[in-house]
Amino acid sequence: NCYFSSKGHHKASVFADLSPEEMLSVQNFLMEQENLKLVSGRPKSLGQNTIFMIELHVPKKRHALSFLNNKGFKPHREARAVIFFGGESKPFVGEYIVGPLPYPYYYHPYNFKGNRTIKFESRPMTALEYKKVHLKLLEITKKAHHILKETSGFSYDNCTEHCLTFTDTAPRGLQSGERRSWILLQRFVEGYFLHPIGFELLLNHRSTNPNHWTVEKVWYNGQYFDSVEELVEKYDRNEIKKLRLPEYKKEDPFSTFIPRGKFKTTTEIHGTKVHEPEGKRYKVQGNYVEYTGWSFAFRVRSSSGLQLFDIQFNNERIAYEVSIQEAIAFYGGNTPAAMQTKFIDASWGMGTENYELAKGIDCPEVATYLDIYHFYDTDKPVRYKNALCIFEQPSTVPLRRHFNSDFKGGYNFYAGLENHALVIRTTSTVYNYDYIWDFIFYQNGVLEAKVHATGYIHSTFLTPEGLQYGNKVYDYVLGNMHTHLIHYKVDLDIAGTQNSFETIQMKLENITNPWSPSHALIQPRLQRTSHLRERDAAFAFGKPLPKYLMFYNPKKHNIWSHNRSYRIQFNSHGDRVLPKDWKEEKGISWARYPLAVTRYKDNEVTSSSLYTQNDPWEPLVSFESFLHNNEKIVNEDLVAWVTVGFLHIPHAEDIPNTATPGNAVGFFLRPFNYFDEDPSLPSKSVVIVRPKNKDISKVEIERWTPDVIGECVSKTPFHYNGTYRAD
Ligand SMILES: Cn1cnc(CC=O)c1
Ligand SMILES: [Ca+2]
Ligand SMILES: [Ca+2]
Ligand SMILES: [Cu+2]
Repeated sequence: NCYFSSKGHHKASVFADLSPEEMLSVQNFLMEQENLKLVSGRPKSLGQNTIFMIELHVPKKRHALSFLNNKGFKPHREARAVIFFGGESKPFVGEYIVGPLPYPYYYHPYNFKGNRTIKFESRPMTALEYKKVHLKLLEITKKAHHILKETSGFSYDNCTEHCLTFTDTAPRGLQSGERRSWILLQRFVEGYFLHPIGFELLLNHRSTNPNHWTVEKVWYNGQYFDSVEELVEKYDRNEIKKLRLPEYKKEDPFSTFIPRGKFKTTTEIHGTKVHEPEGKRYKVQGNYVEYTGWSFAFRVRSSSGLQLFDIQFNNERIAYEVSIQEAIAFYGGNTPAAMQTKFIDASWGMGTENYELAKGIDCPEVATYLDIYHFYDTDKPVRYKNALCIFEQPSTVPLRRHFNSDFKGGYNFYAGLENHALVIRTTSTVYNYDYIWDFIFYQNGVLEAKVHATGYIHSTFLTPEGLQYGNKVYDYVLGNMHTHLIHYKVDLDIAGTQNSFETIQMKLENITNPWSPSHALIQPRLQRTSHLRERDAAFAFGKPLPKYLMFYNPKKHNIWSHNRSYRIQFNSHGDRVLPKDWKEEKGISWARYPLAVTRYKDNEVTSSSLYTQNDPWEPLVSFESFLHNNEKIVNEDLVAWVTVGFLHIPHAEDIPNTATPGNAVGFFLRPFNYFDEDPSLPSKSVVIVRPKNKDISKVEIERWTPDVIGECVSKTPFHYNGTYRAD
């Protein structure tokens, strides 16, 4: 009873991101609302009312489910719009629900829990604000031109070839309502993230009028000053430690990808490739995907990125939603910018930073590449070309195999099944870092969520004390230690929405050996623990997390009378980043728990928000509040909130980039008595070989795919054009 329309899948379309046309119709509708006093076109001033973001507002779960389950109408299509009211006497941010699409006629405020207003200071940065910061830095650095030039050979103002650039850090202050950022200067060369020059400043940019912005502190070569003027005076009077960085040599490629050195065995031909000898074995229809037993819908949120919905295996829903919620990197260091850096990336538009994927490098050549549209810090929808890819990958290790020896130099049979899996992938380049986001669907009902970290490390100027916070990775450059944590929402619906949660551990029992009572016997036995309330199922970092974390339907059983269950299995070495309730920690209270299980709530949609980075102290969305009522979680609609991550102590091999091997974390959702047997059994890729008539020189091959496989990968040369703004 589902059908495909030309644009996609009828059911999955409730989760489809807004089309550019829909974004424009929301924009036009809002522009017509005189009371919003919106400026048209790109804003010129921070003191104007502007639309910052327009994206899909996902319908409430019960409405979507009743439509998906053929019990109700298709919910209205609605948009969520974020408006910066910079033009008001007390500026603020407003969020609105606009609908119905494609021809909206209503809008109403979107209320966060507690009807909190959104502080203007907590808003994400925009291109306009960065432009104003740049202009301010020109003004500021003009006064210190000679210091910058003598220090680095580069300058910020009045430069042509030898220019400086900057990285701003966050949070922007020490308490709610502030907007003052530590900014560090770097030589603007390829890989500038690795070129700090030992100059940092604290810019207060809270006012909507940049003329009121002030420099509150300057840090130069390990010394603090209250103003640029103080630095200049003391520098000119030779009262401070001056820094003379070695001259920048263009030929020194350390921060670039240019190959150097030699392998023992090196060749200049292509490596192994993914190839589809007989075509694709998966189906993509709009935002709907089918592969083996699997089907799901997807979208990409502008804040946090990939979101999967209605994940089914053999037409049974396993999860309503599996999605990325947040990614953070909290740093330690000795310079003020380093010690201030606690990046919370959804506020940096992590979901929009999915730039063009390179065929054959970021995804296989044969992958399906899809465009994504975002309306984020713009005045028109922006197309992110080839920003999402879907492909089937061979894992090169069998899904299962057995060689059945006859222990006489021969065999009774050999059988094996290739392990193919479907991958849906986007990337987020959040300034220096590149995250590669994968959801991987295996044929045996296992779903893996995985993130690889790569890209440039966030480095700062090396001071002697700096080595307590990382490693020297180049002359004057410290790779600062930090912890990456990623948060996922996993709304499993195991055989329906009424689920319970238990953990299973191994306990050693010491019993009398029944067949030799004079002996004791120690063996493992199962220890099951039911977790009845949210607090019992919030596992804090620092305590061992039980190995078997089971979500099950207490009323549904497999053929062997076991509860139909799915298990979450971690692949993570994440740990706590700050003490509980410590200032910024309030903004990331989800990061207290590798796993927390809550009862589903319509108003607990996300664990973070666009506003966490710039106001982590009084966060608009506080995950901890989801647990406050400590609800019963027995036979209820449950949501698992999963935190994975790793401690990153940068080292020489992070130059030029952090490499993906060893830097991947995530989790598996694995069936556990959910099926009656391995659900990959329908796969026709299995091969069984038997000796023919017991004659070991002859074989009988039983297979269900063609005997001969085709050839070739691609005949077109590599092409790429990372431009994504047409203007
Ligand atoms: C500037 N910035 C914000 N987030 C990042 C990546 C993570 O460290 C960089
Ligand atoms: Ca609750
Ligand atoms: Ca659920
Ligand atoms: Cu890192």
